[in-house]
Amino acid sequence: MGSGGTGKSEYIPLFETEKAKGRIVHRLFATSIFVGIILIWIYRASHIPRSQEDGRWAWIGMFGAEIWFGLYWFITQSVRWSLVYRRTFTDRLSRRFENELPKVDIFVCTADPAVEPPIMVINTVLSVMAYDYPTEKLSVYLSDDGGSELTFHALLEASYFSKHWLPYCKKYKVEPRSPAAYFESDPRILDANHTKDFASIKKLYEQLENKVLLANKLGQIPDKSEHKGFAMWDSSSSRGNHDTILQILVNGSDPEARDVAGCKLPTLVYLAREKRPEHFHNFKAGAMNALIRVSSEISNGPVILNVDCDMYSNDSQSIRDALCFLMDEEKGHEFAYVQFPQIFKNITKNDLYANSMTAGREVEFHGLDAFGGPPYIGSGCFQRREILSGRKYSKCYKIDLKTQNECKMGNVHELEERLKSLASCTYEQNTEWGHEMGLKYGCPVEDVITGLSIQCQGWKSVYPNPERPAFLGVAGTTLDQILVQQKRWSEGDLQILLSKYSPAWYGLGRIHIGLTMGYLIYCLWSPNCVAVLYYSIIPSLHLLKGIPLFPQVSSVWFLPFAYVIIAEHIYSAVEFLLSGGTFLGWWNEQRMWLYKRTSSYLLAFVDTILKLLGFSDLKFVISSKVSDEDASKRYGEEILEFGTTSPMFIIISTLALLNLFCLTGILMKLKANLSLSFLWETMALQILLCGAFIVINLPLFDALFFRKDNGRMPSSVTSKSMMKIWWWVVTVVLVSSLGSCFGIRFVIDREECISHKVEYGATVHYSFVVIKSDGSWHFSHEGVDLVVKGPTGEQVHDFRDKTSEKDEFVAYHEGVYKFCFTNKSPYHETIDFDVQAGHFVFHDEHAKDEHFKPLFEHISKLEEALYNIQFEQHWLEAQTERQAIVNEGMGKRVMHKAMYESLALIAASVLQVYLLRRLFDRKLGISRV
Ligand SMILES: O=c1ccn([C@@H]2O[C@H](COP(=O)(O)OP(=O)(O)O[C@H]3O[C@H](CO)[C@@H](O)[C@H](O)[C@H]3O)[C@@H](O)[C@H]2O)c(=O)[nH]1
Ligand SMILES: [Mn+2]
Repeated sequence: MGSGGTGKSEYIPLFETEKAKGRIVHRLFATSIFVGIILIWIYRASHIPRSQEDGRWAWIGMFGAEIWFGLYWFITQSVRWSLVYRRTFTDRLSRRFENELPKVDIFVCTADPAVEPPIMVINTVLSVMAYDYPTEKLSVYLSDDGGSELTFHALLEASYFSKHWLPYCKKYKVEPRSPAAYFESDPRILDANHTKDFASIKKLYEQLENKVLLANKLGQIPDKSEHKGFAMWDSSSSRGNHDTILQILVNGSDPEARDVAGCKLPTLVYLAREKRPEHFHNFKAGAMNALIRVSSEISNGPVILNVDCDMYSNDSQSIRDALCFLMDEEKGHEFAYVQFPQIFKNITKNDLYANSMTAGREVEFHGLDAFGGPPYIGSGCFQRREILSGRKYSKCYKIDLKTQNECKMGNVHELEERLKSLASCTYEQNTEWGHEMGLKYGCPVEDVITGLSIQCQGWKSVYPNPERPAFLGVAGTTLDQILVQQKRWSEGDLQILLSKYSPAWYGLGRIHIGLTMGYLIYCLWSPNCVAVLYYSIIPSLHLLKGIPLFPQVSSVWFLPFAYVIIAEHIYSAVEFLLSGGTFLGWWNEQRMWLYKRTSSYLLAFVDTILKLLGFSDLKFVISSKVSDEDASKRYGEEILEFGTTSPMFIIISTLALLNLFCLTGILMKLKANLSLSFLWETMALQILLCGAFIVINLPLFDALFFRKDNGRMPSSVTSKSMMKIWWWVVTVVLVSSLGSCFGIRFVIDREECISHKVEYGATVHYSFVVIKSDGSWHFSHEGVDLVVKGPTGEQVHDFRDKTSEKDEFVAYHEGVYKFCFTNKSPYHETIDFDVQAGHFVFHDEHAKDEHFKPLFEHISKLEEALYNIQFEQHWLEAQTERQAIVNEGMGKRVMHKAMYESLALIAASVLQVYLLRRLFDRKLGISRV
């Protein structure tokens, strides 16, 4: 390829596209997984338990979940089918178009000075003002939905500072051009002159920073002479109730607007659109649309860059990179927008909260790019103004970016007054804004739905992912922030699926089928919760009940399960590592995968349904970009941050505890009447699933029981989760296990002794009921005698002439206790006897680590409650039976038996409630450490 001429015949592209290699191997692998999935489905369909068998419905549910997982896996293959990578040639761009470069308008959005500190906002603004681009063609607009004078003040100060900062950046080719990030980066100093300039610019920045931080701290501004808009505020004005404030801080067309080196400054505009309580403002979409209109009258750049206030420009060449796509003569006119990845600066080594969305950034978006381009994800996106404003696609129409449109600004003050109406609350009434024009309204992910609608018109988009990140943002640093953000996204994406622009039907035929599937991955995020919740609850509960839901280890059907599970996990780990992650990072991502799906997605799913029914409004919780010192320290140490009471935490804790409970439950049974090899053979996958659940939740258990810092799980969450478990246990496990007897039943002639080995300190519960007398219709009313003796022969209890009794004692000696029954009647009697001991006492006092004690205490309390309940149930049942037999004699057996049984059931349930209530009352005290 030569350089030079621009003639059609020797067209030299401004960018090149490279296809990923090795896709054939991947496709073969994917096919093998698919075969595995089909086999799993076949197994499920052909092994459904018959209607009398245990676990039939659970099985059918498993089948449903696996159909979902399989289909979902299938759509995720679309974005892995073929990947493309883009490379730009900015040198060619300069050679060809340096004098015809289009104007670029940059929109920065902010919404709340408390969670988006003004100092961060102006660093972003300064970084984009300092792009390596002709300044007279650059305009920067700050939309302040927070209507904050602090933000305004900071911006004004930044505009003064920019007169020094911009020439400094250009002189020393500084990167990055956000001053805060630059000074933090320990910059390289070139020579003595640079040392001097560096010192003075650093001092200036520190002064700026001090001023802004001080104003923030005091909540007021020393000098308000330039604050025209805010000067109009009266006592009724507030951030949610004020007139449009539009102020052109730097007027690029003013010959006087120059930096200290004499170069022109980019235009800088502050806009706080009108806000009134009675008018819904449509969040960021509303702000963007106001910006589109206002800017069209000021600079009207044909290219718009949108960044969030926390995403500073990390590469001064990015505009040129983007223009390489948009200005390419051959393919450029197809592209509506250029979306850079969202990369975050504050990610810890192992990316505790999976903020990087590594697979999405390094794989999926490249896959989408092969099918028509990535979605618009809000920040770091270069758009063509015409298309964003609603221009329809047509093959023959080419937007010529080179055409220069000159805007005469005239008197700035008059202009400001005239344009204010463009940002008023009522301007959009009876217009297509928010529908056919501008960003779409009514969806919490205004960006994605807007991008999709643009792609559905026939436009493409493109995804450059340069080595040096083009933008760097601030990711959430607490679990709550992330889960709330994920809820907004998954809710928004699900709404897209149900909207007019649904990729599933509207998109069909309009966009590539691969792109449709790609969008579906995100649109179906939230419905995922159903299958994942099912998988994290049902198999574990059935493990506890002893009902297998997977094939036995020795069965051939075990193989497809093992293959799919192992291969997919290895695949995702390898993909993650190849995308630059660490192994621990992958592990953290698995945890987040679970937490998002079981909490954020669930709430999003429920909220969407409520919204469909008209019960819920559109919300937008702005992600906080700040956190307190303590919490940031823990974030740096990669310690999960809870600290707040959130319904999401209750859900994830409940699930974790439930699994812990199920696994310990089955292991306890192991001692009693179950062999390990048998358990493993029949329930290996359930054990592994439950075990994996526990292992991945270890940090959560730590936060629930052991941690003492402020980031631990609040005790109210702990106790609420316990209450949830209680509910599960009562309704699912116990009710279903009603009727299973633990005691023994024997017929006694004269005397009968039962021995039971008891450990020191154990509480022994025992009970007996004389069920019936042998042979005749005679029914003994005298009962039997019971003497309980300890290992040394001492008498513990002595009962005479009882038909039923229930008692307990604490074993002060270790050894064999004897329960001796004496029957004085001439008839044989059937006795139902039950004894429970030592199940819930952890003797291991030398389990030194005091951290484990509370956990064991919790488990053993829970267990104790369980056994108590089972014990009580047994007793009640035996009583019922006795009554039934008494009644038999009266000939009303059937009716009465039924009646007594239901009474016993109710009594048992009441008892359960009582016992567990008591248990948790005690627990509340314990967990408040
Ligand atoms: O009423 C509002 C609410 C938010 N914003 C701005 O919107 C941006 C995004 O808000 P943020 O809370 O940071 O949300 P994120 O989830 O981090 O943002 C991602 O997801 C959003 C959609 O949910 C997109 O709008 C963003 O561009 C995208 O980066 C920020 O600059 C806000 O200042 C407004 O201008 N007005
Ligand atoms: Mn953000």
